[in-house]
Amino acid sequence: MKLAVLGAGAWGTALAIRFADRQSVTLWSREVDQVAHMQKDGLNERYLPNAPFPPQLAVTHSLADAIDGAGLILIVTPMSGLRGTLKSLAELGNSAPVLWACKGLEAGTMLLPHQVAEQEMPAHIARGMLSGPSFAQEVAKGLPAAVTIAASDATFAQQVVNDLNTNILRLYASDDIVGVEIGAAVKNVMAIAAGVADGLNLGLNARAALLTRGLAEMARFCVALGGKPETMMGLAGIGDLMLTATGDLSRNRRVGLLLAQGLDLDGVLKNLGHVAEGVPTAREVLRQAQELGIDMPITRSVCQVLFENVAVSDIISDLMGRSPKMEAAV
Ligand SMILES: NC(=O)C1=CN([C@@H]2O[C@H](COP(=O)(O)OP(=O)(O)OC[C@H]3O[C@@H](n4cnc5c(N)ncnc54)[C@H](O)[C@@H]3O)[C@@H](O)[C@H]2O)C=CC1
Ligand SMILES: O=C(CO)COP(=O)(O)O
Repeated sequence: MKLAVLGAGAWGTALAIRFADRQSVTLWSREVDQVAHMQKDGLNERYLPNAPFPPQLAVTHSLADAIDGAGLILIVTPMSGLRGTLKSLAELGNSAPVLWACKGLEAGTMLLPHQVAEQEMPAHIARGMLSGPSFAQEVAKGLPAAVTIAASDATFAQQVVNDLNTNILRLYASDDIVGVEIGAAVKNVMAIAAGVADGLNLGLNARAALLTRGLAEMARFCVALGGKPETMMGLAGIGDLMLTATGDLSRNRRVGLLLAQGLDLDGVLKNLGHVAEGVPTAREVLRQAQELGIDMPITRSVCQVLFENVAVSDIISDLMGRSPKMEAAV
């Protein structure tokens, strides 16, 4: 089966390299110069240096060429590019199944990726999400990882698993697309919070407490939006939360670490050079939580630091100073 990977950032490039172990893969980027460099160098110097392309990996700037004959399309743009990419696929008359790996809620609409897809894709095309604990650099190196393929149509999810599973990248199927997308989106907000806590040297106890209560926020949000609470116990929930909040390869965690050093948000984002989905997603999660009447104190604190110039030290005393209550995991 030919696979088209749309979006040549760190993650799209890593997935294209990995899946080329077993399939013929075409990697698409909207950036003409970047495509020329990748074709000349045989690697993606800008977004994923030190990861040479295998021979089965082609690179193109033409979306039509990328999807021509593809049995499966994988969208790996940032969340901000998902709608536009789906529109372009519809304009080209695409009928191949689509998976996305974008982690977040759409800025301005609060929509999850599958809700954006409902608006932009013909109803008959199979679709789902790939998510879970997976740093691009490690996957590109061929280190072992496990991720989830989620689709409302469990048969489609299982089919993708059968087609793409390898001994290096192990795939699990799930029918809880809402839960998987919420885990993917909210864990990035929690990773920013963990970066702040670690940047302030609050200690390992504080980080464990923060992540446990962060997981409770993720579960509460998930249940309120119709997802399954047990999904938060899986790869796309606690698995990705653990990785992103504690692993120094995470861009979202780095946002928190840099904020704790006193950089403002603009400075932080310039310093990263990659997307940090937790930043726009934090605002959308908080807005949605307020509409649903759900208490998400850690998300609220992250928003205050990101968008309201509240000092990082103040949010810690705010969080610790709330009235005591019964511990609830959801
Ligand atoms: N890097 C990682 O380890 C992982 C990333 N992800 C998710 O994958 C998505 C992409 O992340 P990365 O590749 O790491 O980002 P990145 O910051 O490394 O690269 C972003 C890429 O997307 C392209 N892009 C930006 N806007 C676009 C648009 N509107 N249309 C088409 N292309 C566009 C940029 O040109 C660039 O090539 C994010 O949602 C991220 O949360 C998920 C799992 C792992
Ligand atoms: O989603 C990721 C790992 O699963 C990558 O996280 P960052 O975007 O924070 O680097």
